[in-house]
Amino acid sequence: MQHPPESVSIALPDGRSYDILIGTCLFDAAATWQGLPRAAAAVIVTNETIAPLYLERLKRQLAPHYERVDVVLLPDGEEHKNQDSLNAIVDHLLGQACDRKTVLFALGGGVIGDMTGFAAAIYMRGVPFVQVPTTLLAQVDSSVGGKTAINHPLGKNMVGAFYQPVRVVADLDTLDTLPRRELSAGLAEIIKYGPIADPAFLEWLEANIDALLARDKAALAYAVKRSCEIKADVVGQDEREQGLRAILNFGHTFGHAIETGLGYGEWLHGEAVGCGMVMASDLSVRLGLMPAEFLPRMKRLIERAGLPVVGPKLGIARYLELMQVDKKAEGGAIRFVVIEGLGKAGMRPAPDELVAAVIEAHTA
Ligand SMILES: NC(=O)c1ccc[n+]([C@@H]2O[C@H](COP(=O)([O-])OP(=O)(O)OC[C@H]3O[C@@H](n4cnc5c(N)ncnc54)[C@H](O)[C@@H]3O)[C@@H](O)[C@H]2O)c1
Ligand SMILES: O=C(O)C(=O)C[C@@H](O)[C@H](O)[C@H](O)COP(=O)(O)O
Ligand SMILES: [Zn+2]
Repeated sequence: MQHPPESVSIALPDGRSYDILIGTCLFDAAATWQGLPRAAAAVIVTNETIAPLYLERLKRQLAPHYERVDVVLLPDGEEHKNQDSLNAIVDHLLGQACDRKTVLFALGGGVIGDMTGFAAAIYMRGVPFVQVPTTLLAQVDSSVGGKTAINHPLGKNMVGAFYQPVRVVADLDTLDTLPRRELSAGLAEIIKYGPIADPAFLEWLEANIDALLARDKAALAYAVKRSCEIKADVVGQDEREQGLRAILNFGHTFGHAIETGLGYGEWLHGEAVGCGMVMASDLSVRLGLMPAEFLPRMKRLIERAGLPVVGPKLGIARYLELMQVDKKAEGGAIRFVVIEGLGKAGMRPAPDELVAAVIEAHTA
């Protein structure tokens, strides 16, 4: 079934804004690519898995608008979200004498999106870029809001910038080719929006998680749109994470510790966030902010989404050490995003003993 494009607009300070286009058949529609900044060159950044699937189609659409459409092909994987890949993009831009009007297109998941956005932010101090997310996770989260980064061996997304795209094109048809494990990873970031912002959406997810796993297009269209609306609203109020935006980090303090602790790539980001949300839900209960039923409710939904709910046994000391590197930590004190009532999140420190008990309860 075809889903006519819908558009969610993100409104930022100083009158800046951009559209997130969501629908089926977006890729091959000429209108999708109209009205973008024009330049001598467009540069598509993608990887070796996505290129055979979607590169030619994107090139065909861009060809009428740019004198040249270049491609930077990167290796696939979270372990390549690093300085080497960033250098490869910048080397190409300089090597091909790309000027400051050059438009970058991030064709892929969150890894490609985060790195392309960061390259766009730093090349000649900023060139425009378009997010073309092809994973569920990227369509509901990473392509929206302008967090761009690469990983560092000592911490996740530790080198980056806030830099917004000029448009997001989320074609739901690209989800047809997504491996099942990646679909589940995307569901983690969708589930996140329920407890932090929208209890009715949490209930909707409980009723529709099987339809999402079956890739029902109507269910996907609703979930992507609602997720983008919630994220756009939060980012519109706090673009540079001075406060409120941190709620989008629910489950991420534990989750990033898992990703960094295991070495990037072993667990998917969404898997680590899923398990991290179980831990953060338990912490919310132990802090007396949520009733005991909240933990099994979240755990059940995360499990039904095909995500792990038991974390790796890195050791409590190691978890604590890794979490101190979190960007939300202040003066070495870790601050956790907790649920303070369904649809309401906040950020708090927690006693080490409580955090240790949470880790003990959800690792094996
Ligand atoms: N900037 C943000 O706000 C933000 C938000 C959430 C996550 N992230 C980051 O996003 C990254 C995770 O993104 P992800 O889950 O998209 O992972 P990913 O980018 O690694 O993509 C997942 C896998 O799917 C493949 N793939 C992509 N599209 C496909 C398609 N349509 N069909 C078949 N295969 C396809 C990719 O090649 C890759 O192997 C992490 O680095 C995370 O830190 C950033
Ligand atoms: O957009 C945000 O803000 C988020 O926190 C979204 C997260 O899903 C994403 O993983 C983000 O990159 C994590 O934030 P970070 O600042 O810890 O890198
Ligand atoms: Zn995330």
